Order: sequence, then C-alpha cells, then structure tokens
Amino acid sequence: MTLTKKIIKKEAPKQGMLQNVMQQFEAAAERMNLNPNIKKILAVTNNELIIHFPVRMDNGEVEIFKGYRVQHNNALGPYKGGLRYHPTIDIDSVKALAMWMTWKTSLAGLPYGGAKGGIEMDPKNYSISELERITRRFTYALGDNIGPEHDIPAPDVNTNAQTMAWIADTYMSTKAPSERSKNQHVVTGKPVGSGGLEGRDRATGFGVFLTIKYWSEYKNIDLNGKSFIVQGFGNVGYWASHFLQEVGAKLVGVQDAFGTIVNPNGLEVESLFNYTTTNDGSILGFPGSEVLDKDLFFELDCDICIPAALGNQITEDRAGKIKAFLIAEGANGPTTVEAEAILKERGIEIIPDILCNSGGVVGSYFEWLQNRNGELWALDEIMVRIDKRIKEVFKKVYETSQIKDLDMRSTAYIIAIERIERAYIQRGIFP
Ligand SMILES: NC(=O)C1=CN([C@@H]2O[C@H](COP(=O)(O)OP(=O)(O)OC[C@H]3O[C@@H](n4cnc5c(N)ncnc54)[C@H](OP(=O)(O)O)[C@@H]3O)[C@@H](O)[C@H]2O)C=CC1
Ligand SMILES: O=C(O)CCC(=O)C(=O)O
Repeated sequence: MTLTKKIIKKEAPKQGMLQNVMQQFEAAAERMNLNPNIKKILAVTNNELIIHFPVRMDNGEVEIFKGYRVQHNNALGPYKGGLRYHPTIDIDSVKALAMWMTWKTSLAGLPYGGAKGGIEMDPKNYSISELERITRRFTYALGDNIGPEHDIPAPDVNTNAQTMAWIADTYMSTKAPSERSKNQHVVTGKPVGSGGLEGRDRATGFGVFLTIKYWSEYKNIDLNGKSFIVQGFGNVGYWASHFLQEVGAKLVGVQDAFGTIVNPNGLEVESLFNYTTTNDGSILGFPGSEVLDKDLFFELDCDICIPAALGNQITEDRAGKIKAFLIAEGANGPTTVEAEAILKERGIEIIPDILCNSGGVVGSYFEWLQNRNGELWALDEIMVRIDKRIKEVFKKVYETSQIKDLDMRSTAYIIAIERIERAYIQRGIFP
C-alpha cells in the first residue's frame, strides 16, 4: 500500500488559532467584567523564545532546527504545557496553545500557569537517533528557561514518554551531581521507571471519556450503544476510544494523517490500535473497514464526535454538516469561533478543550508531586484521583453553565480567568 501521509499533513491548517483563543478570551473578559489591568496582562504572553539550533544528522550533515517555548502566564504557579513536534508549528500557534494551557490549569485548580513549545519539523523524516540528538540539543538550548519549579514541559503531538526521558536526562546532566535527582520533575510524562507516573499515558484520553460520561449522566443518556467518531488515533484519540468502548459505545469512523476509515457496525479499538503498530502507524487497510474521502469525516452519522488531532478542524463549512449531538474536544482548539456559533444554533453541545482534555495535565501534576515528594503512586489510586478531580471540575462548569444559562466554554473561561484575577487582586497589585 502507498502511504500518502505527508501530503495530508501539509494541508493541516496552522493559521487562526491565536485569533480563535483571543476571541474566546475577549468574549469571556467582557462577560465577566474582568479588571482592565489584568485583562491587559492576560492578553499577552510573558515570554516568547525562538531558538535556532544545529544538529548533526546520520549522514554527517548539519541541519538547523527552529524550536519554540512560549510562557503565557505564571500568576498561579510554574509554567506548564506540552511540546509539539510538527511541521505546522509557528509562533502564533504556540502562543495560542500556551494561552489555552493557562486557562486549563487554572480551571483544573492546579498550582500552574500556562506554556507550550515545540519544534517545527516532521519527526517521521528522522531516525530515532536523530530524534534523540534533536531533542537533547533543543533541551540544551532551552537551558534554564525550563526548570522543575519554573517551566515544566510534557508530551503533546508527536512527542511521548521517550522524548520526555531524553529531556529529563539532558537537563539533569547540566546540574551539579548533588542536584541532579532534585530536577527529575523538570518534565512530566516520563516513562514509568524513570520517574513517570503510572497512567499518565492514558490520563488525557481517560479525562476525555470522563467528561463525556459525566455530561451523559446529566442528560440521562446511556453511552452503551452510542456511536462515536475520532479524528486522530494517537495518545488522546486511542485512549478516549478505549474507555468509551469499555462502556459499550461504538467507534464508527477514524481519521488520522493518512486518511479516513469507517465501519457503521463498529471498529474494534484494540485490534485497530494493534493494526496501526504493524502498519507504519496508519489506520488505512484495517480489516472490515472502508476508506472514506477525508473531507466527509465530520459529516459521518454518529452520536459523539471527538476531534483529537490538530487545531481548527471544525470550521464554518463543516459545522453545518455535523450529525453528532455532542463534540468532545480532545484536541486543543479544534473548533473555530465561527463554527461554534453555527453548532450552538443547531443545538450541538461542546465539551470545551480546556475541560475535556485536562486529564492529561492533572496526571502531570500528580507525576510532579510524586517526584517532588519522592513517592510512587499505584495506577488504581491515580485513576481514582484523576476521576475525582475531573468530576469536581466538570460539575462546577456544567452546573454553573445551567445557572448562568451559558455554554460550557464561556463558563469554563470565566471560572478559569476569575481564579487568576483573584490571585492578582489578593497580592494587592490591582485594587
Ligand atoms: N498528549 C496529551 O497529553 C495531550 C494532548 N492534547 C491534544 O490532543 C491532540 C492530540 O494529541 P496526542 O494524541 O498527544 O498526539 P499524537 O501525536 O499522539 O497523535 C496525534 C494524532 O493526530 C493525527 N493527525 C495528525 N495530523 C492529522 C490530520 N491532518 N488529520 C487527521 N489526523 C491527524 C495523527 O495521525 P498519524 O499518527 O497518522 O500522524 C495521530 O493519530 C492535540 O491537539 C494535543 O494538543 C491535549 C491535552 C493533553
Ligand atoms: O501535561 C501537561 O503538562 C500538559 C499537556 C498539554 O500539553 C495539554 O494539556 O495541552
């Protein structure tokens, strides 16, 4: 089979995420009557770092890479947020993603601010040893712009536990021997065995599932037998599908960077996952499935739609054709502001990204605590703790949205921003 992944990846939109998050922020600020001075602070990023760094490739040539780290706000604690390796990364998209992290950590009640970063590249074009050297050189170039009590990266698109292990190892090696082990929590999402948390791998997808479960409970909807589609079958998309299938929901369509497959009778999640591991990561050709034109993905007949890939996927033209009654945003920024207005009009509800995918950063917080306190937590205990936190935050957002007669995104923004506003005011900076 010929795999045409790169062509599709190049089509992934990269413009507009910053406008999107800014419009969401402006609308929330106006609605909550945000202190104008605090609004000025939150409308901009604290620090933006762009680094060009050289790496020797396997063939002996040197290639220059462009890396980013944007620190949006740290009023509530150290900067926190993932690292993305992707060809569509640019400064504006990283700024947007950093801003979303600030709202997400605040909403989840964590002692963190927001940041994001990454490298502009397609990791599929590099060998494992090249990826290791690229990651280590990037970490070295970042230097003390990251740190366990200052700015703590984590996995995002095309980065994983291995990437985090290389970062931790490189960062720790720059410290005096007696200080090294105190710096393990410079990143979260590490492999279990190198300071990683049992369950961090599934934490984001688990959180996506939990928010769908709690939403369904409020609506008296039984998830057993409900159909769902997932865009992106990576860390978030796979684990969300895994937990939904466990309660009897049926995966009927999947899209990854290679293309789209469907089966109205259901695609078995574990078999599909195992298939991708033997098929260059691609879902195409999965037995029993049919290939669908990628532009028709969001029009598929289903009850729940889970975007779990890149930003700006649910656009104005797609919003009018969506059949699902619920959109659960596993990805960051998958729905444009214009599309959201159409969905609202059509009565399609959205569990917003800063709530829906917050299980990941909640898991990261537990890993950070585990490292800081020299503890080792068991998987069962961790899953219960993530569930408890997501349940509390979901309840707060959902019930407040009912009282205020607002959608969940606007409500989540107001709760998140109010917490930051309160912190600034308590410090006496802004009367
Ligand atoms: N990892 C985490 O803990 C968290 C992630 N998120 C967000 O979730 C989303 C997914 O992240 P994650 O699962 O970690 O990333 P992964 O790299 O594990 O998976 C990304 C998935 O998206 C697919 N994809 C990439 N480009 C396209 C495209 N143009 N069309 C359709 N599918 C595409 C990839 O396909 P292929 O495999 O073929 O490349 C892959 O299946 C991102 O928006 C991320 O910011 C949010 C919170 C936490
Ligand atoms: O786990 C984390 O620190 C952040 C993960 C992330 O990048 C996100 O939630 O978007």
